[in-house]
Amino acid sequence: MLPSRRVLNHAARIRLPPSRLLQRDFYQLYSVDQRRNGWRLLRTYSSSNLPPTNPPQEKKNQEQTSKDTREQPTLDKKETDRGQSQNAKEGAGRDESQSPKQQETQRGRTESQKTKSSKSSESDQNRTEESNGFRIGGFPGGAGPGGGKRMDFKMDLPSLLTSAIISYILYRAVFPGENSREITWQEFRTTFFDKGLVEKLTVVNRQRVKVSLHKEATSRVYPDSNAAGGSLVYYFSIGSVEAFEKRLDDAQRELGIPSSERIPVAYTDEISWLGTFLSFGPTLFLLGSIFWFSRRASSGGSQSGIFGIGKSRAKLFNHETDIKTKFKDVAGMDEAKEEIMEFVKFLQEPGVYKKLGAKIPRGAILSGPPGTGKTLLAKATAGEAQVPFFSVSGSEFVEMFVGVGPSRVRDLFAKARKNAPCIIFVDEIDAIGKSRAKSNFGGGNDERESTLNQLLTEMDGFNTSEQVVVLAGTNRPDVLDKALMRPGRFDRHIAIDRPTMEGRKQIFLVHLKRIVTLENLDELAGKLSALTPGFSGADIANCVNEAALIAARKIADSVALTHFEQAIERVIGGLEKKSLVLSPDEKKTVAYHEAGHAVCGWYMQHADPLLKVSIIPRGQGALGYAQYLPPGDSYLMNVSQLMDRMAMTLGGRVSEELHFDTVTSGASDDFNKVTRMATAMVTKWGMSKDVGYLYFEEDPNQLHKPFSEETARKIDSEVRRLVDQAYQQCRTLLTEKKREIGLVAEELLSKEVLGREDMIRILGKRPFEERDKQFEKYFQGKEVSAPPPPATEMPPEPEPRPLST
Ligand SMILES: Nc1ncnc2c1ncn2[C@@H]1O[C@H](COP(=O)(O)OP(=O)(O)OP(=O)(O)O)[C@@H](O)[C@H]1O
Repeated sequence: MLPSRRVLNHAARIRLPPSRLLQRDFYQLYSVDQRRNGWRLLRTYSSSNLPPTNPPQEKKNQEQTSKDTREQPTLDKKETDRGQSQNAKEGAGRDESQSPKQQETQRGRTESQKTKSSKSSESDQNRTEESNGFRIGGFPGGAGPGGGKRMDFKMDLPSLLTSAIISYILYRAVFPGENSREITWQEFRTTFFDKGLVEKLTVVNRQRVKVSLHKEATSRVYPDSNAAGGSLVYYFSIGSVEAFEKRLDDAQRELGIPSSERIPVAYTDEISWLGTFLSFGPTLFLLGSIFWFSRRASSGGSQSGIFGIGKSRAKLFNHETDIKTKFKDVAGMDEAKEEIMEFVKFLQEPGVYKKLGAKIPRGAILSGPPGTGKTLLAKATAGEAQVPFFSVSGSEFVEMFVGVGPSRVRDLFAKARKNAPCIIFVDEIDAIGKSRAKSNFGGGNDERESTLNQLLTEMDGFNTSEQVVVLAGTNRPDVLDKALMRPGRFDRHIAIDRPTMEGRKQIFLVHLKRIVTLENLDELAGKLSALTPGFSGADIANCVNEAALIAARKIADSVALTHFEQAIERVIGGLEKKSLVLSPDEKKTVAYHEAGHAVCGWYMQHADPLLKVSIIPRGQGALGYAQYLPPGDSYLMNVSQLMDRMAMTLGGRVSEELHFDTVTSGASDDFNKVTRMATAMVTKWGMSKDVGYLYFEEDPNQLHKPFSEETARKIDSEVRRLVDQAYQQCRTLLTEKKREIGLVAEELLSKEVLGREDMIRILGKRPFEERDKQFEKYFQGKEVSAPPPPATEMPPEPEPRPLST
């Protein structure tokens, strides 16, 4: 490769043959060299910031050069121009960012004989730099020295290789080989054929003819051309082979070439590798995509992807790094902790048990409503015992492929044995552990059953020396297969209920420690626990976090009680719907409806007294809500309480009847609740003399009712009687207190929200002693807002609990 000055001089020195064609050929040759050279110069310049020198040229050559330069990519042109202008300044304009020493070195390099080697070493250096960080670009952008930003692109090796290959393919597609040149038949004749330089012709793919030249003769005639060296191949296109042969024959005859010396013609078929590659393109693309997707899927975890389908999806938590949960983080379930402590001791000191010949329980089922801390307790057990913890959900065993479930169970236990001592926690075990007797109507799920069987087998398969404890969580212990619960498998059944008031306080304390608040923690936790009956641990965690978010939104320095109150309202009632604007008439109806509930609650001895009533729409479709003083943790309800509660629930509709000419659809949810309560009283709680002390299960899948037609009629009439009785009770009270309803409703219309203090101001103190002493303790005489009850507008209906089991 030659530096530009030498190429240009060289081009200027050659004696051009008379033929115009040849001139163009050489210009073309020169042009190619120049293009190459320009590229090299660009690299040289960009690597050393040394502009190329512009040699003196003949006018013709100058024209040609400028033409070639126009053909070059813009960047090359810019660089060449810049090189010229900089050269005119005799090096004064060399990049100022370069140190004098570097400039000196560069100058020396350009002028010395070692130009080539120094450039290659420079480009080596460049390459090394690129391969280290793959820095691409970095050209000075502006015209002035150093006048531009350097752009650094980081690329990894595969991307670089791919882009290099694609660029090369595209380049070759656009320039099908810089060492081949297409000529016309006339050019072929005048330049080569008539001069006797043609050695052989090869017809390629019946479309074009490749010209092979006599090297020696060509170099004699064209001493400075690349064509003689064989590095440049000429070819011309033909219409048809027959026409070409005839033309060639005619030409040879014309020149008087004897038939024995005629130019040999060969025929070949060449396959274009680009065409071949492109024809395989779609297939390669498809295979590549499959490979890539499979790699991507499996990169999410070694068990994913099509080949890992039978592998367990259990997540392994390392006790040293991942499990930070300890028993102190689990509040309000002391009995459950005590039960599970035994497993911790077994994992820590198995010898104590073995010495006495005691068999260690294999596992425990933790059952309870959602969010009560079953997973947390299992994690804390692993954290206390300092052992690895495998966590998996029951549903992860179930796949659409047969045999996957059992295979995953096997894999999970195999892994657990390798990591023993450890704990396996299967959440939502009912997904696989459902009773086989109750399997689906019309067939059942064989896959689920075989998964369960495998689980039973694996649990049986432990020997006493294997310290693998299996804990399982479920919200539905009643549907579990009996085989799971037998001794030797899940020997222990630990029920975790929603926390009591004291439990809630402890849980609040655990979570309050994580946020910034200036309140007295103990008192705050007490107040919040009084306001949140029925909350699970997860609800409490959510509520504390929500309060912190509200405080942050208000740019407060610390989380205050009001933030907690808003958070509780939000957790239970949902977001305030500020966008929902009611018409004045609708608003009035809602106000009188809610006032009806409120007055009932205030004057009925066994109903829950009102705490807050609002006509701001909230949550899903509730136009207003009334919130009652939580009755604390009540587990039993008597008939009077139930009747008062039903009457209070009907208070909204009765108030509408008393104050308006017509009634609205707003009470349908109240009727739903009243009907459910009355039905439960009759069919489950033995509170109807006519139906008697019977219990009828409500099962929507049951095709036949478990009672006779006559009993059905009795149930209907008893339910109706109870509801009518509640209605009468409510109507009597509200007719008497019609004025009070008006007062509350009007105040509500003007203020939108009324608190307990407002109610005391309007109606006077409630004529009964408050049932909830705990609440009184925390909120004596103070106005507070407390959570609205869920969508039911009432505290959650307590589950009927047997007095003894
Ligand atoms: N007793 C508790 N003490 C402290 N935090 C608790 C307690 N119970 C629940 N939480 C909080 O609630 C979150 C959710 O609890 P967890 O996932 O253990 O509930 P779960 O009973 O397993 O629920 P699910 O049945 O829906 O799986 C916990 O991460 C924790 O922040």
